[in-house]
Amino acid sequence: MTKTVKDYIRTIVDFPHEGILFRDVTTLFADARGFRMAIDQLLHPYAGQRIDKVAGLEARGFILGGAVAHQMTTGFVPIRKKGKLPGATISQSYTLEYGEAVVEIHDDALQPGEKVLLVDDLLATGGTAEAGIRLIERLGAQVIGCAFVVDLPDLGGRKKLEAMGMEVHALCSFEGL
Ligand SMILES: O=P(O)(O)OC[C@H]1O[C@H](OP(=O)(O)OP(=O)(O)O)[C@H](O)[C@@H]1O
Ligand SMILES: Nc1ncnc2[nH]cnc12
Repeated sequence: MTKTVKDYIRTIVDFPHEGILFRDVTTLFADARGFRMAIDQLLHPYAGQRIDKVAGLEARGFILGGAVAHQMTTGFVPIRKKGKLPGATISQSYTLEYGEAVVEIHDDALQPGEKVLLVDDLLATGGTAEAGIRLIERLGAQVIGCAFVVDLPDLGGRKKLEAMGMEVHALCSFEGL
């Protein structure tokens, strides 16, 4: 039977903490057919739409977003963890399971009115994606969609992003944490 994107994703039990089923996309990325299928499916809903830039969330969103941007012939903009970008940045904090984290974008990475596709490997609580959306919007650009390989619907990220008016596209989902 033909393998789907989901079939290429490996689950690691108890990583990084006991009780977590870690959905590992490195096995998808490592397979030529699987990786191409994932990139093709990520950009499929946006065919014919104007997209000026793809923004990727550190770290696995860089691998996917770079390939999507290349295929769409757009620029790529990284959204990084605090302290990694060399130029002038704006910052956005977000809530993690324990405590807070901060992501940043270069303050000249997007122009007002540009249409941006946000890409990451996985949507869990939606905290990381929400912070990315806020950064893009604070630069005056518009998020036209949020594309993920994996959705973990029980963690509520899709509901959170849809409540913000976002269009969410995920290639597969896993029940549970
Ligand atoms: O929806 P959320 O609850 O915010 O979780 C999703 C985020 O968590 C993972 O990244 P992680 O923070 O582990 O960073 P990494 O990619 O740098 O390892 C994943 O790649 C997403 O970016
Ligand atoms: N279960 C999970 N697998 C992989 N990345 C994650 N990020 C948050 N939850 C995750």
